[in-house]
Amino acid sequence: MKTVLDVKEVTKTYPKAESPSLNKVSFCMSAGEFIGIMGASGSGKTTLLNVLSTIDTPTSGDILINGIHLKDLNDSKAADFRRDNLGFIFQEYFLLDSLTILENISVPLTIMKYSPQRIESMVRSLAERFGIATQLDKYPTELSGGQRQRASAARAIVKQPSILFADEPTGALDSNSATELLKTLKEVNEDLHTTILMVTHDAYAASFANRILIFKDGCILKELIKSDSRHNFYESIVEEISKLDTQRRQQNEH
Ligand SMILES: Nc1ncnc2c1ncn2[C@@H]1O[C@H](COP(=O)(O)OP(=O)(O)OP(=O)(O)O)[C@@H](O)[C@H]1O
Repeated sequence: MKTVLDVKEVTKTYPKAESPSLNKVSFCMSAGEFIGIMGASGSGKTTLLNVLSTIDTPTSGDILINGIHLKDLNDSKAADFRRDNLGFIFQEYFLLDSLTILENISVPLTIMKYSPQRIESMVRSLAERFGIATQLDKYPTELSGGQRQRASAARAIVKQPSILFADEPTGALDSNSATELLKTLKEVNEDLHTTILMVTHDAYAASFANRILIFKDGCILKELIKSDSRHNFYESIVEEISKLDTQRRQQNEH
């Protein structure tokens, strides 16, 4: 399988910080993988996402996406690279309220100068998959939070990014909407081979991934690989996270 992301000994130390927020982190991601990034608050998840997505630069180490060294990109090239290769879903939806849902999802393809017919057919087919096909002529404020988040995910996926970065995508959703979104992300991962890297605190959300990297103090503490059912994977994630919580509590008591 083709390597999409290659992270080599990446360290990030913020100015004036006493210790690094990422400490020699290395891992690879193959095309079509779905990785979950977990870890307690302050373990370095956001810092990792920022350096992987060219929003920030590491202090040392190398990051390659599709063989391209991110350190070779200046600010303007990095912006073009993000636009052309990366997709983002955040806890907030960031839809444009003055555009319809169809227009919102179309934005990346309009920028890429696709023909209107092609744009409409790509958007409609993805909207179908995300269960928002009947909402395309509405404005974001007319949709529920779950529908807005699905529209936001469709907008990120429609341009077929090399990697989709999802930062707590279910954080603001009720449990039904979260499940709907996660199921669709999994489907997109399996059917369209979208490569997904998702940061989450939630073991249930993480169980939709195939591999979990658990961070502690800026390092990868543990890797969990899904071997059978999602339910069993969920149980092992919960077990691992509880173990870490217990250790942390014990350390704090001493
Ligand atoms: N801009 C910054 N300047 C200095 N220190 C920072 C900055 N951003 C993060 N840190 C520090 O880096 C460490 C890792 O932070 P980071 O936000 O990456 O963790 P996180 O795992 O995403 O936490 P959370 O789950 O709370 O979002 C923390 O100790 C944090 O205080």
